[in-house]
Amino acid sequence: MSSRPWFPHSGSGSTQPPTRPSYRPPHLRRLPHNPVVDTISEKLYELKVTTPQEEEIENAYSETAVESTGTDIPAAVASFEDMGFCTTALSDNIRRCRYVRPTPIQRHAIPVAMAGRDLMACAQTGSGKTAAFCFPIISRILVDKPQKTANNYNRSHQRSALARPRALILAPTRELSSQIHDEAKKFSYQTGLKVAVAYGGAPIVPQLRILEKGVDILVATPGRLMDMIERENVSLQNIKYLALDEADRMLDMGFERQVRKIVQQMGMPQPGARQTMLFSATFPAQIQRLASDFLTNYIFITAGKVGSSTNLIAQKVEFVSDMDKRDRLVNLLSSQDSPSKNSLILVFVETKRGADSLQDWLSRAGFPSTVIHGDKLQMERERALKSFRSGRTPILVATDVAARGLDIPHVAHVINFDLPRSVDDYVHRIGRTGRAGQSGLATAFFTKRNAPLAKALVELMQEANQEIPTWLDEFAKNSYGGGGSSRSSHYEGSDFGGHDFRNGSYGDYGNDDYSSQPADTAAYADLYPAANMPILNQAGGHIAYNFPYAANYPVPDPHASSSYGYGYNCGPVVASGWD
Ligand SMILES: Nc1ncnc2c1ncn2[C@@H]1O[C@H](COP(=O)(O)OP(=O)(O)OP(=O)(O)O)[C@@H](O)[C@H]1O
Repeated sequence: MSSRPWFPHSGSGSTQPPTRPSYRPPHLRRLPHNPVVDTISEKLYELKVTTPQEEEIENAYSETAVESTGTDIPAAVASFEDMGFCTTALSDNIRRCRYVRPTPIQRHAIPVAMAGRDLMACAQTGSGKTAAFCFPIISRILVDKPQKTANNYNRSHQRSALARPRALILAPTRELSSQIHDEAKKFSYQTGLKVAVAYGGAPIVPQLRILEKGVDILVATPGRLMDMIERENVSLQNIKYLALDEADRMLDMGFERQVRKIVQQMGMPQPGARQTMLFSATFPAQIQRLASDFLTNYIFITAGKVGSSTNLIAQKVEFVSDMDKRDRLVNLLSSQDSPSKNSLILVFVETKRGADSLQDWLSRAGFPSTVIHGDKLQMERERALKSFRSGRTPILVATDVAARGLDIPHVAHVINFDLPRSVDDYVHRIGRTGRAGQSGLATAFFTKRNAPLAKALVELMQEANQEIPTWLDEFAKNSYGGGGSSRSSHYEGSDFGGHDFRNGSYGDYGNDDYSSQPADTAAYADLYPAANMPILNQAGGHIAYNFPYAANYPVPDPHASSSYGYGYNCGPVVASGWD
């Protein structure tokens, strides 16, 4: 739905194969403000749209338990009409999106945000979190007084203008930023608000040219935003609304230092003077603790169990040897309805090299496929996603760069060719299917090397009422920390996987997506009680542990996601302590 063409400015929704000879980032494509074009686009949208039916949404989420904690919690609201949005334009856009009824997280989070309260919200993948933060931002900005400068920028600097957005939405990957940008533009269509995007991998100057025209809502990846702030192209002084999508990832070790700097040291108003909203499908308690620095008197909402997958996804786990994986994949791809436009298949692998190699092999075996990972040029990444979305290549081989947030209609099957290290990453990966009330299938290839994940996987599958193979149960019982909850214990620092992370190809958030900053020591406060924290220096592929107690503590892997030595998710968080 994020890509449907009623909104003429959306750059990522074309169903055409990528035949364009020269690359232009989505936000630079022609933006016709032509009422005739708009009407035609809207008609096309009416014809083409295949949104989930109201009953599907209703059935899918009717049993979702929602828990809110905090003080003076605004009551949930059951319909968009009663949310108190200040403009009919927003309501019209919601209608155009064919959102008939709010999802549970929207019912609970939107009233909280509309009341101006800070918010930490955790809801299952595909359950509509983007709208839950976009709608209140749009509505509340419109109620605020207009900014003094006509276009909320000023030319105080000769070389370029200083943009002063009023809302900032941070996201971890370029593709997700671009998707949120498209969504926010759709939602604010004809409201007069200006929405812009800034992410790395694309030339900065064209992005600045857009910002110079004024921006109300800026969607950005941290790296590119910092660049712009440091170059004095963007000021955060006017930020009144801050949203962190995939907030646990944004405060994970790869990003925390940058995000903290942006939020606390670059002129943004302090908590209390701005409204802050954090959203994710997973929220480890340690990350909640870090995040609480950004919030004031906030309300904590969970829709469904924290970090659990949705019951809409049927999960299967197969025991295979590394050598048999490819054969097994081919069997899988051949045994079901052939991958097609309406039945896309997403295959996750661990490394960039592995992704290239598997995609090449699949293509040669006659399976139309494409590949996305952090070493690809941005142009190639966008092209791959388009080709996948359109069904031209209905198989996408991907690293974790595609694991979070991407909303691609018709992904019917997610295959974890390589399982991730953390169950949180597994939750996000499989969450690319089974979205907005639709059902989906997820298959994982489990090898001996995945033993440390067994316990967490079993817990997760049990929570989602999935059938657990006996052999997996055995692995869970015999694996690390048997008997305890592996979702609150660690398996990092073990001999898991035998990966050498100095090769730089382990884990993948790519260039600007995932900051190459050394691990932020503050994130380890719990695990490393000593004041001296580990400094992981990857220069030249050499790892240095500048930490006197390194021998005594498990060493976190800066490439592995959620790879705190102390665990990645505390399971169904009872929303106390950090709420
Ligand atoms: N109220 C609604 N009615 C129908 N569809 C909706 C509604 N809200 C959102 N959607 C659709 O549901 C899909 C998933 O929404 P979204 O991408 O915001 O999920 P999410 O919770 O952010 O997922 P993730 O955790 O993977 O980032 C989108 O296609 C969106 O357009």
